[in-house]
Amino acid sequence: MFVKVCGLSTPESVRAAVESGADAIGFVLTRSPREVSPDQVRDLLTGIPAGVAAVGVFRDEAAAAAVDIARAAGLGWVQLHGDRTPGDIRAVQDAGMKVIRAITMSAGSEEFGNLGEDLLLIDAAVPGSGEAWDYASVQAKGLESRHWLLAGGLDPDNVARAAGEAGAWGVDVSSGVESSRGVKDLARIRSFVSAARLSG
Ligand SMILES: O=C(O)c1ccccc1NCC(=O)[C@H](O)[C@H](O)COP(=O)(O)O
Repeated sequence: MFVKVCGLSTPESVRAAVESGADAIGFVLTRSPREVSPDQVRDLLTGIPAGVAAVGVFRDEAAAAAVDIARAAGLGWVQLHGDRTPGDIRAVQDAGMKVIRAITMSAGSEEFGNLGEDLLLIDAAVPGSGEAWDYASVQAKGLESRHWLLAGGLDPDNVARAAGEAGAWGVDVSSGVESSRGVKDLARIRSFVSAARLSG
């Protein structure tokens, strides 16, 4: 099970995620209570092993702008929320970065298609809201052969059941490992990664 912990903003939370075995860590570089600057991200990445995917999260920024900001932050991955085209995905990949394309469960069937992204993320209606949804309903979307992440309302107590119901390849969390909006809880980060790992 691939595990991503998102919305990190302190060295302690980055260390907790990496030391507990997260495959990917995410930094919100768009308007949000979790927003960090490219300079902050550069500092937070100091000493992070090369095998950990470091992801910049963007909502409606143009792909080219996301690439510029991610490059300034020293990131190798870009997560794009909002309406995206195959050209957007290619623009990021041509810049030497990998792409997570984020959609919501209510997206149209064409958005569930493969636009060339490295990973697809299927989220709640409002990203980063901690809102749960009917995870089993994604089984109808024909994603069995795809590399995709389940997100939205996951936490250490429900991640194993949710990933099983959805048949998820990987999981992503932010709100469920916080003590209050934007404040990560280190023990919950460790519990989440360990529960997700045990589930598959
Ligand atoms: O976290 C935010 O505030 C945010 C703002 C704008 C776009 C994306 C954002 N977050 C994305 C994520 O953190 C995850 O991909 C995912 O949505 C986490 O959801 P949850 O665990 O329900 O907080």
